[in-house]
Amino acid sequence: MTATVIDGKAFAARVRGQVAEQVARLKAEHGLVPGLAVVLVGEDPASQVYVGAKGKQTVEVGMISVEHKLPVDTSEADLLALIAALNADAKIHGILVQLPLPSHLNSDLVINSIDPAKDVDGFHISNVGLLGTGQKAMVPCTPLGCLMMLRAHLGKLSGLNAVVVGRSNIVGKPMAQLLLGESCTVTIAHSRTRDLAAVCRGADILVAAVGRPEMITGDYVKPGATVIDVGINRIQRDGKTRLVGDVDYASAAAVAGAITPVPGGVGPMTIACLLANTLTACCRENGLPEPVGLTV
Ligand SMILES: NC(=O)C1=CN([C@@H]2O[C@H](COP(=O)(O)OP(=O)(O)OC[C@H]3O[C@@H](n4cnc5c(N)ncnc54)[C@H](OP(=O)(O)O)[C@@H]3O)[C@@H](O)[C@H]2O)C=CC1
Ligand SMILES: Nc1nc(=O)c2c([nH]1)NC[C@@H]1CN(c3ccc(C(=O)N[C@@H](CCC(=O)O)C(=O)O)cc3)C=[N+]21
Repeated sequence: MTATVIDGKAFAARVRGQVAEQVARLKAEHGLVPGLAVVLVGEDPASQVYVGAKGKQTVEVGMISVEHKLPVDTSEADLLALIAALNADAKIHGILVQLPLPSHLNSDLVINSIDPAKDVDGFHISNVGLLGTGQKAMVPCTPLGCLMMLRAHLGKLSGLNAVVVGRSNIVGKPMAQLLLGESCTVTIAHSRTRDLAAVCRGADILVAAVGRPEMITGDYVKPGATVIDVGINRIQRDGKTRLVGDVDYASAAAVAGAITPVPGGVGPMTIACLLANTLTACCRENGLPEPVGLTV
Protein backbone atom coordinates (compact mmCIF):
# COMPACT_ATOMS: atom_id res chain seq x y z
CA MET A 1 0.00 0.00 0.00
CA THR A 2 1.18 3.52 -0.69
CA ALA A 3 -0.27 6.06 1.67
CA THR A 4 -2.36 9.07 0.68
CA VAL A 5 -0.35 12.21 1.42
CA ILE A 6 -2.21 14.66 3.66
CA ASP A 7 -1.13 18.00 2.23
CA GLY A 8 -0.81 20.30 5.25
CA LYS A 9 0.47 23.17 3.15
CA ALA A 10 -2.63 23.20 0.94
CA PHE A 11 -4.92 22.60 3.94
CA ALA A 12 -3.31 25.52 5.79
CA ALA A 13 -3.80 27.80 2.77
CA ARG A 14 -7.53 26.95 2.85
CA VAL A 15 -7.73 27.65 6.59
CA ARG A 16 -6.00 31.01 6.08
CA GLY A 17 -8.51 31.78 3.32
CA GLN A 18 -11.39 31.09 5.72
CA VAL A 19 -9.72 33.27 8.37
CA ALA A 20 -9.18 36.11 5.88
CA GLU A 21 -12.83 35.98 4.79
CA GLN A 22 -14.09 36.18 8.38
CA VAL A 23 -11.57 38.90 9.30
CA ALA A 24 -12.87 41.00 6.39
CA ARG A 25 -16.45 40.51 7.60
CA LEU A 26 -15.49 41.47 11.17
CA LYS A 27 -13.94 44.67 9.84
CA ALA A 28 -16.91 45.53 7.59
CA GLU A 29 -19.66 44.73 10.10
CA HIS A 30 -18.06 45.67 13.42
CA GLY A 31 -15.03 47.85 12.60
CA LEU A 32 -12.82 45.32 14.40
CA VAL A 33 -9.32 44.23 13.32
CA PRO A 34 -7.85 41.25 15.23
CA GLY A 35 -4.34 41.91 16.57
CA LEU A 36 -1.66 39.33 17.39
CA ALA A 37 1.43 40.10 19.47
CA VAL A 38 4.38 37.70 19.30
CA VAL A 39 7.10 37.97 21.94
CA LEU A 40 10.53 36.50 21.23
CA VAL A 41 13.26 36.54 23.88
CA GLY A 42 16.76 35.93 22.52
CA GLU A 43 17.98 35.24 19.03
CA ASP A 44 17.47 31.54 18.36
CA PRO A 45 17.65 31.38 14.52
CA ALA A 46 14.90 28.72 14.16
CA SER A 47 12.56 30.78 16.38
CA GLN A 48 13.27 33.88 14.30
CA VAL A 49 12.19 31.99 11.16
CA TYR A 50 8.88 30.95 12.77
CA VAL A 51 8.23 34.43 14.15
CA GLY A 52 8.91 35.98 10.73
CA ALA A 53 6.54 33.52 9.01
CA LYS A 54 3.84 34.17 11.60
CA GLY A 55 4.09 37.96 11.19
CA LYS A 56 3.88 37.77 7.40
CA GLN A 57 0.86 35.45 7.38
CA THR A 58 -0.90 37.49 10.08
CA VAL A 59 -0.76 40.57 7.85
CA GLU A 60 -1.80 38.54 4.77
CA VAL A 61 -5.10 37.53 6.40
CA GLY A 62 -5.84 41.17 7.27
CA MET A 63 -4.92 41.17 10.95
CA ILE A 64 -2.53 43.43 12.86
CA SER A 65 0.86 41.88 13.70
CA VAL A 66 3.06 43.22 16.49
CA GLU A 67 6.47 41.70 17.20
CA HIS A 68 8.45 42.27 20.38
CA LYS A 69 12.02 41.06 20.11
CA LEU A 70 13.74 41.24 23.49
CA PRO A 71 17.41 40.65 24.33
CA VAL A 72 18.38 37.21 25.65
CA ASP A 73 19.19 38.65 29.12
CA THR A 74 15.75 40.28 29.57
CA SER A 75 14.66 40.11 33.22
CA GLU A 76 11.52 38.28 34.30
CA ALA A 77 10.12 41.56 35.66
CA ASP A 78 10.57 43.30 32.29
CA LEU A 79 8.94 40.42 30.42
CA LEU A 80 6.02 40.32 32.88
CA ALA A 81 5.60 44.10 32.49
CA LEU A 82 5.41 43.75 28.69
CA ILE A 83 2.79 41.00 29.01
CA ALA A 84 0.77 43.13 31.43
CA ALA A 85 0.82 45.98 28.89
CA LEU A 86 -0.30 43.62 26.09
CA ASN A 87 -3.05 42.21 28.34
CA ALA A 88 -4.35 45.76 28.83
CA ASP A 89 -4.06 46.75 25.14
CA ALA A 90 -7.52 46.64 23.53
CA LYS A 91 -6.00 46.41 20.01
CA ILE A 92 -4.28 43.12 20.91
CA HIS A 93 -6.52 40.02 20.99
CA GLY A 94 -3.84 37.31 20.93
CA ILE A 95 -0.48 37.01 22.71
CA LEU A 96 2.13 34.35 21.93
CA VAL A 97 5.39 34.04 23.87
CA GLN A 98 7.76 31.94 21.78
CA LEU A 99 9.08 28.87 23.63
CA PRO A 100 11.51 27.73 24.82
CA LEU A 101 12.45 30.78 26.89
CA PRO A 102 16.03 31.33 28.09
CA SER A 103 16.63 29.23 31.22
CA HIS A 104 16.71 32.15 33.70
CA LEU A 105 13.01 32.78 32.96
CA ASN A 106 10.24 30.72 34.58
CA SER A 107 8.11 29.79 31.58
CA ASP A 108 5.15 28.54 33.67
CA LEU A 109 5.01 31.88 35.48
CA VAL A 110 5.35 33.83 32.24
CA ILE A 111 2.69 31.83 30.36
CA ASN A 112 0.27 32.04 33.29
CA SER A 113 0.63 35.83 33.37
CA ILE A 114 -1.05 36.06 29.93
CA ASP A 115 -4.77 36.91 30.03
CA PRO A 116 -6.33 33.47 29.31
CA ALA A 117 -8.73 35.13 26.83
CA LYS A 118 -5.68 36.28 24.81
CA ASP A 119 -3.72 33.03 25.23
CA VAL A 120 -3.84 31.95 21.57
CA ASP A 121 -1.33 29.14 22.26
CA GLY A 122 -3.75 27.60 24.78
CA PHE A 123 -0.91 27.01 27.25
CA HIS A 124 -2.34 28.95 30.25
CA ILE A 125 -3.47 26.67 33.09
CA SER A 126 -7.05 27.97 32.72
CA ASN A 127 -7.19 26.88 29.09
CA VAL A 128 -5.53 23.55 29.90
CA GLY A 129 -8.19 22.97 32.57
CA LEU A 130 -11.04 24.02 30.29
CA LEU A 131 -9.86 21.67 27.55
CA GLY A 132 -9.41 18.82 30.02
CA THR A 133 -12.94 19.22 31.31
CA GLY A 134 -14.50 19.55 27.84
CA GLN A 135 -15.32 23.25 28.19
CA LYS A 136 -14.78 25.99 25.62
CA ALA A 137 -11.06 26.81 25.66
CA MET A 138 -8.32 28.27 23.53
CA VAL A 139 -6.95 25.07 21.98
CA PRO A 140 -3.18 24.68 21.35
CA CYS A 141 -2.42 25.33 17.67
CA THR A 142 -0.42 22.23 16.76
CA PRO A 143 -2.92 19.67 18.13
CA LEU A 144 -5.82 21.72 16.68
CA GLY A 145 -4.19 21.59 13.25
CA CYS A 146 -3.67 17.82 13.59
CA LEU A 147 -7.32 17.33 14.56
CA MET A 148 -8.55 19.39 11.60
CA MET A 149 -6.54 17.21 9.21
CA LEU A 150 -7.72 13.99 10.90
CA ARG A 151 -11.37 15.03 10.71
CA ALA A 152 -11.05 16.02 7.07
CA HIS A 153 -9.35 12.76 6.17
CA LEU A 154 -11.26 10.27 8.33
CA GLY A 155 -14.60 11.94 9.02
CA LYS A 156 -15.82 10.51 12.33
CA LEU A 157 -13.04 9.51 14.70
CA SER A 158 -15.32 7.91 17.31
CA GLY A 159 -14.16 4.50 18.55
CA LEU A 160 -10.81 4.55 16.73
CA ASN A 161 -7.63 3.58 18.58
CA ALA A 162 -5.33 6.59 18.81
CA VAL A 163 -1.73 6.45 20.04
CA VAL A 164 0.08 9.71 20.79
CA VAL A 165 3.83 9.30 21.20
CA GLY A 166 5.03 12.15 23.42
CA ARG A 167 3.52 13.71 26.55
CA SER A 168 4.62 17.34 26.41
CA ASN A 169 2.28 20.08 27.60
CA ILE A 170 2.41 21.80 24.21
CA VAL A 171 1.73 18.84 21.91
CA GLY A 172 1.26 15.33 23.33
CA LYS A 173 -1.10 16.00 26.25
CA PRO A 174 -3.46 18.43 24.47
CA MET A 175 -3.48 16.17 21.39
CA ALA A 176 -4.59 13.26 23.59
CA GLN A 177 -7.32 15.44 25.16
CA LEU A 178 -8.68 16.42 21.75
CA LEU A 179 -8.73 12.79 20.55
CA LEU A 180 -10.49 11.76 23.75
CA GLY A 181 -12.99 14.53 23.04
CA GLU A 182 -13.61 12.84 19.68
CA SER A 183 -14.31 9.55 21.54
CA CYS A 184 -11.14 7.82 20.39
CA THR A 185 -9.59 5.19 22.66
CA VAL A 186 -6.40 7.07 23.52
CA THR A 187 -3.01 5.79 24.59
CA ILE A 188 -0.21 8.22 25.47
CA ALA A 189 3.24 6.70 24.97
CA HIS A 190 6.56 8.18 26.10
CA SER A 191 10.19 7.35 26.78
CA ARG A 192 9.32 4.76 29.46
CA THR A 193 6.71 2.92 27.35
CA ARG A 194 7.50 -0.78 26.99
CA ASP A 195 7.57 -2.20 23.46
CA LEU A 196 6.64 1.07 21.79
CA ALA A 197 6.46 -0.54 18.34
CA ALA A 198 3.78 -3.01 19.51
CA VAL A 199 1.78 -0.21 21.19
CA CYS A 200 1.96 1.89 18.01
CA ARG A 201 0.89 -1.04 15.83
CA GLY A 202 -2.44 -0.99 17.68
CA ALA A 203 -3.15 2.52 16.42
CA ASP A 204 -5.68 3.49 13.77
CA ILE A 205 -4.39 7.03 14.36
CA LEU A 206 -0.70 7.43 15.20
CA VAL A 207 0.59 10.86 16.23
CA ALA A 208 4.36 11.21 16.61
CA ALA A 209 5.55 14.15 18.76
CA VAL A 210 8.87 12.90 20.07
CA GLY A 211 11.67 15.12 18.78
CA ARG A 212 13.72 12.18 17.48
CA PRO A 213 14.45 12.22 13.76
CA GLU A 214 12.80 9.38 11.81
CA MET A 215 12.34 7.19 14.89
CA ILE A 216 8.90 5.83 13.94
CA THR A 217 9.54 3.38 11.12
CA GLY A 218 7.12 1.27 9.07
CA ASP A 219 7.22 -1.58 11.58
CA TYR A 220 5.50 0.74 14.12
CA VAL A 221 2.57 1.29 11.75
CA LYS A 222 -0.63 -0.74 11.45
CA PRO A 223 -1.49 -1.30 7.78
CA GLY A 224 -3.88 1.42 6.65
CA ALA A 225 -3.37 3.63 9.73
CA THR A 226 -3.38 7.43 9.57
CA VAL A 227 0.02 8.79 10.61
CA ILE A 228 0.48 12.40 11.78
CA ASP A 229 4.10 13.49 12.04
CA VAL A 230 4.52 16.49 14.35
CA GLY A 231 8.31 16.28 14.53
CA ILE A 232 10.49 19.10 13.18
CA ASN A 233 14.13 18.04 13.23
CA ARG A 234 16.98 19.73 11.41
CA ILE A 235 19.60 17.14 10.45
CA GLN A 236 22.73 17.00 8.30
CA ARG A 237 22.53 14.55 5.40
CA ASP A 238 24.75 14.34 2.32
CA GLY A 239 26.43 17.55 3.45
CA LYS A 240 23.14 19.46 3.50
CA THR A 241 20.82 20.62 6.29
CA ARG A 242 17.45 18.91 5.93
CA LEU A 243 14.17 19.06 7.80
CA VAL A 244 12.80 15.64 8.79
CA GLY A 245 9.98 14.49 11.03
CA ASP A 246 9.82 11.96 13.85
CA VAL A 247 8.50 9.43 11.32
CA ASP A 248 10.67 7.62 8.80
CA TYR A 249 8.55 8.75 5.87
CA ALA A 250 9.51 6.17 3.24
CA SER A 251 9.02 3.05 5.35
CA ALA A 252 5.90 4.40 7.13
CA ALA A 253 4.23 5.54 3.89
CA ALA A 254 4.63 2.02 2.51
CA VAL A 255 2.35 0.69 5.29
CA ALA A 256 0.07 3.60 6.30
CA GLY A 257 -3.24 4.54 4.72
CA ALA A 258 -2.45 8.26 4.98
CA ILE A 259 0.48 10.30 6.25
CA THR A 260 1.54 13.93 6.75
CA PRO A 261 4.91 14.91 5.24
CA VAL A 262 7.65 17.05 6.83
CA PRO A 263 7.96 19.79 5.73
CA GLY A 264 4.51 20.66 4.45
CA GLY A 265 2.39 18.79 7.00
CA VAL A 266 1.67 19.81 10.58
CA GLY A 267 3.98 22.88 10.60
CA PRO A 268 1.99 25.09 8.21
CA MET A 269 -1.24 24.05 9.97
CA THR A 270 0.18 25.22 13.30
CA ILE A 271 0.57 28.76 12.00
CA ALA A 272 -2.84 28.70 10.27
CA CYS A 273 -4.43 27.63 13.58
CA LEU A 274 -2.63 30.44 15.40
CA LEU A 275 -4.36 32.89 13.06
CA ALA A 276 -7.67 31.06 13.54
CA ASN A 277 -7.25 31.26 17.33
CA THR A 278 -6.52 34.99 17.14
CA LEU A 279 -9.76 35.49 15.20
CA THR A 280 -11.61 33.30 17.73
CA ALA A 281 -10.15 35.31 20.63
CA CYS A 282 -11.20 38.60 18.99
CA CYS A 283 -14.77 37.33 18.49
CA ARG A 284 -15.06 36.02 22.07
CA GLU A 285 -13.54 39.16 23.61
CA ASN A 286 -16.18 41.23 21.77
CA GLY A 287 -19.14 38.97 22.55
CA LEU A 288 -19.56 38.00 18.87
CA PRO A 289 -20.44 34.53 17.52
CA GLU A 290 -17.62 31.98 17.14
CA PRO A 291 -15.88 31.89 13.74
CA VAL A 292 -17.32 29.17 11.49
CA GLY A 293 -15.32 25.97 11.00
CA LEU A 294 -12.23 27.12 12.87
CA THR A 295 -12.88 25.95 16.43
CA VAL A 296 -13.25 22.53 18.05
N1 LIG B 1 5.03 21.09 13.70
C1 LIG B 1 4.88 21.93 14.72
O1 LIG B 1 4.15 22.89 14.60
C2 LIG B 1 5.55 21.67 16.00
C3 LIG B 1 6.52 20.71 16.05
N2 LIG B 1 7.14 20.40 17.21
C4 LIG B 1 8.10 19.27 17.15
O2 LIG B 1 7.47 18.14 17.73
C5 LIG B 1 8.43 17.34 18.40
C6 LIG B 1 8.02 17.17 19.85
O3 LIG B 1 7.98 18.42 20.48
P1 LIG B 1 7.66 18.59 22.05
O4 LIG B 1 6.40 17.90 22.37
O5 LIG B 1 7.82 20.02 22.35
O6 LIG B 1 8.92 17.77 22.64
P2 LIG B 1 9.36 17.42 24.14
O7 LIG B 1 10.84 17.21 24.06
O8 LIG B 1 8.79 18.38 25.10
O9 LIG B 1 8.66 16.01 24.39
C7 LIG B 1 9.06 14.85 23.72
C8 LIG B 1 8.27 13.66 24.21
O10 LIG B 1 8.74 12.50 23.51
C9 LIG B 1 9.03 11.47 24.44
N3 LIG B 1 10.14 10.66 23.98
C10 LIG B 1 11.45 11.04 23.86
N4 LIG B 1 12.18 9.99 23.43
C11 LIG B 1 11.35 8.95 23.28
C12 LIG B 1 11.51 7.62 22.90
N5 LIG B 1 12.70 7.12 22.56
N6 LIG B 1 10.44 6.81 22.85
C13 LIG B 1 9.23 7.29 23.19
N7 LIG B 1 8.99 8.56 23.57
C14 LIG B 1 10.05 9.37 23.63
C15 LIG B 1 9.36 12.16 25.74
O11 LIG B 1 9.09 11.27 26.78
P3 LIG B 1 9.35 11.62 28.35
O12 LIG B 1 8.23 12.53 28.73
O13 LIG B 1 9.25 10.30 29.01
O14 LIG B 1 10.68 12.25 28.42
C16 LIG B 1 8.43 13.38 25.71
O15 LIG B 1 7.18 13.10 26.27
C17 LIG B 1 9.76 18.05 18.18
O16 LIG B 1 10.36 17.50 17.00
C18 LIG B 1 9.36 19.48 17.92
O17 LIG B 1 10.30 20.18 17.14
C19 LIG B 1 6.80 21.02 18.38
C20 LIG B 1 5.85 22.00 18.40
C21 LIG B 1 5.18 22.44 17.20
N1 LIG C 1 4.73 29.59 22.10
C1 LIG C 1 5.04 28.78 21.09
N2 LIG C 1 4.07 28.33 20.27
C2 LIG C 1 4.37 27.51 19.22
O1 LIG C 1 3.46 27.09 18.46
C3 LIG C 1 5.74 27.14 19.00
C4 LIG C 1 6.71 27.64 19.88
N3 LIG C 1 6.34 28.44 20.92
N4 LIG C 1 8.01 27.30 19.73
C5 LIG C 1 8.46 26.49 18.60
C6 LIG C 1 7.38 25.55 18.11
C7 LIG C 1 7.62 25.04 16.71
N5 LIG C 1 6.56 25.60 15.90
C8 LIG C 1 6.47 25.48 14.51
C9 LIG C 1 5.61 26.24 13.75
C10 LIG C 1 5.60 26.16 12.37
C11 LIG C 1 6.45 25.31 11.70
C12 LIG C 1 6.46 25.27 10.21
O2 LIG C 1 5.76 26.02 9.56
N6 LIG C 1 7.26 24.39 9.61
C13 LIG C 1 7.39 24.25 8.15
C14 LIG C 1 8.85 24.35 7.73
C15 LIG C 1 9.55 25.58 8.17
C16 LIG C 1 11.05 25.51 7.93
O3 LIG C 1 11.46 25.22 6.78
O4 LIG C 1 11.81 25.70 8.89
C17 LIG C 1 6.88 22.89 7.72
O5 LIG C 1 6.86 21.96 8.54
O6 LIG C 1 6.55 22.75 6.54
C18 LIG C 1 7.30 24.52 12.45
C19 LIG C 1 7.29 24.60 13.83
C20 LIG C 1 5.73 26.34 16.69
N7 LIG C 1 6.13 26.33 17.96
